[in-house]
Amino acid sequence: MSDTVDDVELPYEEGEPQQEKIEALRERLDVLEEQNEEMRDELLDANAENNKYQQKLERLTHENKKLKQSPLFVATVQEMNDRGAIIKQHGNNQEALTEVTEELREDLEPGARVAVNNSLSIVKRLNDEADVRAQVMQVEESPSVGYEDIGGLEDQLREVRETVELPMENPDLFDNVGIQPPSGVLLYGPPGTGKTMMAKAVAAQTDATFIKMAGSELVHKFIGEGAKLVRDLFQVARDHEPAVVFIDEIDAIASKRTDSKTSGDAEVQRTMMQLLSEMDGFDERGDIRIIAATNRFDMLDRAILRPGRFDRLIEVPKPDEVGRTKIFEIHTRGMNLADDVDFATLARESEELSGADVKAVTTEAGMYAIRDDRTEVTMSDFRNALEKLDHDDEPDISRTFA
Ligand SMILES: Nc1ncnc2c1ncn2[C@@H]1O[C@H](COP(=O)(O)OP(=O)(O)OP(=O)(O)O)[C@@H](O)[C@H]1O
Repeated sequence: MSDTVDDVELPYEEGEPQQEKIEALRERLDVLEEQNEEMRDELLDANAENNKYQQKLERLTHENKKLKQSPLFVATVQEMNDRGAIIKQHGNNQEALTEVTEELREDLEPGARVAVNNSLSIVKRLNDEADVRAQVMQVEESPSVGYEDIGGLEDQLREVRETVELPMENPDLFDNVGIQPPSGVLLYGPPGTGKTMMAKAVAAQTDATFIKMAGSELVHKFIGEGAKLVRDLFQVARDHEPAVVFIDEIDAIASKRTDSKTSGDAEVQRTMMQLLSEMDGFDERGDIRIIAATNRFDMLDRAILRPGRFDRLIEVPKPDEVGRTKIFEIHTRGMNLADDVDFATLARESEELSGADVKAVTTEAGMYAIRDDRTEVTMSDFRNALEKLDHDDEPDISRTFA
């Protein structure tokens, strides 16, 4: 089509009579009007179509968001073919052929870990296993916690050292007498009482790698992978011998069986079975020791407490007055204290506090001095800190422990 009127080819010859020229122009005008009408109709149709697609897009985006929000299961791609991907779901090992979108197809290859929804459609590709491991396991070559950093808990520490440290440092002692050293130690008691510290200190003492895994992360964050991660945990321990494996919140994987048969429970069961079988199949004299911890001893499945598994159960209570005095001393080692600070008195006034609470009081006392522009921390700073902790709106978890 031409852009300017000058370019338009006229529907008549120059020499034609005026009347015929007018007629020809009128005819041309009719045709153009008709074409214009048609084009307007087409434009309207296109607009309507556009609206329809826009709505569809919104619906799909919403659907997509919903799919990503509902619980997803983990699977591994076994094979890619023209019809889609063959995936194997973790946990139940169920295999399925599922369609994949063109976008996802580029991102997938056999061995890739994917998240699938209830109808086993792939929703997204997941990070590599190494990343997951790193998120669930904390590996410390030789932690910087010593026995001298732990206040009170002398009896507990002696028992932990006997069961964990002795077999690692003097395996011959057990060989000579002909007994198997206890394989695992279970520490139980309120939060913040030094369970993790003890496990770290014993790893440091024996120059062992400290490998920590939290039970709750295992079952809540990585659905379908619990059993595999437990297997990985022990493999990492074997690769890092000597090692102390610390399983925190073991109640999350080893709680009493509930009656409900939800898939979540089945998953937890599988994780626990894997843990039991790893512990049973363990070479007791290997350089790997297991320490587990729980705040909910009452919830534990008895299976985990059978001899040969965690056969030393050690209660780690809140510190008594003497223990609190020591913990105050430990956590103020680097502090600039005024002469009036008296830990025995503070310990008397801080009944019911856990080790972690005492530590919090020392930090808070330091904050009072800073706010006051002082470099020396006084007895009244500690008293203020104690009072603040007492009245804090935040519920103190260690005190809600039944
Ligand atoms: N007996 C203690 N001596 C010195 N410090 C302690 C003691 N108990 C707790 N703490 C302090 O509290 C912090 C938390 O303690 P820790 O992580 O060992 O507690 P936990 O019993 O493992 O708690 P949770 O059950 O919450 O994991 C420690 O890093 C330490 O600073």
